[in-house]
Amino acid sequence: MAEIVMLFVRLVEEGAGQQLVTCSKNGDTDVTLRILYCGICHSDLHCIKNEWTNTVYPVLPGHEIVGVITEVGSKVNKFKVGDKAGVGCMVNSCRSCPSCKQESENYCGGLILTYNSIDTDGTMTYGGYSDTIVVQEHFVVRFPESMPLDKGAPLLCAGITVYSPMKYFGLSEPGKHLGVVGLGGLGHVAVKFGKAFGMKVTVISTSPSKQKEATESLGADAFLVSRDSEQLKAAMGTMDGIINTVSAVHDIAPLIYLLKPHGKMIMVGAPDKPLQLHVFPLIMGGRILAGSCIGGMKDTQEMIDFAAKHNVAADIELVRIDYVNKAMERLAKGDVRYRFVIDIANTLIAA
Ligand SMILES: NC(=O)c1ccc[n+]([C@@H]2O[C@H](COP(=O)([O-])OP(=O)(O)OC[C@H]3O[C@@H](n4cnc5c(N)ncnc54)[C@H](O)[C@@H]3O)[C@@H](O)[C@H]2O)c1
Ligand SMILES: [Zn+2]
Ligand SMILES: [Zn+2]
Repeated sequence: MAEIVMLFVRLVEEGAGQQLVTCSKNGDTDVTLRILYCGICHSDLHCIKNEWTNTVYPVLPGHEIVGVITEVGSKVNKFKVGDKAGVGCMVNSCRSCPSCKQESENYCGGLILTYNSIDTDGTMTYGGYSDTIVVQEHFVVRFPESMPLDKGAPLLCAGITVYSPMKYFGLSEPGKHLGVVGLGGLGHVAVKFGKAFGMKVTVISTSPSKQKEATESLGADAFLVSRDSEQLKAAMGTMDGIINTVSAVHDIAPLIYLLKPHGKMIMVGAPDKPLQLHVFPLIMGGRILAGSCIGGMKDTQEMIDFAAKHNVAADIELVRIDYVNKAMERLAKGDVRYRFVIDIANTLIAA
């Protein structure tokens, strides 16, 4: 069960100005979290604007949730009251299909997302721009002691979304060359994981203004301006893999040519419109185009433990809850370095 106990937040578009008050009991295998921080993912923006055409209003986004546990059910054994914990993009799955059995709950046909999903009891799920959430313990991760709660929150979606395909597609090996397209919330975390894995990392971005921060602050080894065909030509055939995080329609053919033979481009960005692709860049060089959706719960725990060990966390701008509409406007323009995180505990006053 993932429901909001109380919410007082203005939302963009049709949800604006609504107050949702729902009550959810903490079941035997559930934990209740008092939410402290919640990141703002570009998926939240796609969803509130109904860009994927599946939004059920009023929608309450937020799937990068960090909080403190205030209640545990009688059968909960992973957590106790007072523990710091995180909730990402999913709150339930069937637990019995082949994907669930292989700890890939993210690919379960019965997956229930943290918000804008129909829960097992037929009610809608509501996300983390709120003060409390009740979640089945299997879908809650332990937050390592050394992980900052605010900067760690974005790892629960942005972090696992890049970590999982890097592991799955063999793009986490030292010495390999990783390209990261789009230097936003997901992209900047991909750079940090790539460096933590000991890889050579090249950022590919439309914004030359990001070059200095990509190489100096985030630790990237190189930077390519994707609109500069000379730069792209010089880097053709050099990359083992590319994580593509771009949120809008763009031309991927020149990016695929950056891959070595048998190199892989993994699409994690989710534009609302179809991309066009001539297949020649794939055929020539036997290159692979794939997609990936968040990651399973075991991998999410592994990711956050790895991140804590290697000092990987997001670069954030901490904002008040009443800044959320402004934050959405700025996110739409790419005006954030690199993730907004809402300071829920100090700025959301429950009615
Ligand atoms: N696959 C998954 O499981 C998963 C999980 C989380 C987010 N997402 C999706 O990933 C995308 C990125 O999310 P984010 O939170 O990092 O967003 P973000 O806004 O922080 O970053 C997106 C980046 O794409 C760049 N960009 C936007 N339009 C572009 C264009 N036309 N050409 C080139 N670059 C462009 C932006 O400058 C920015 O750097 C979104 O579509 C989001 O919905 C997917
Ligand atoms: Zn997300
Ligand atoms: Zn399943």
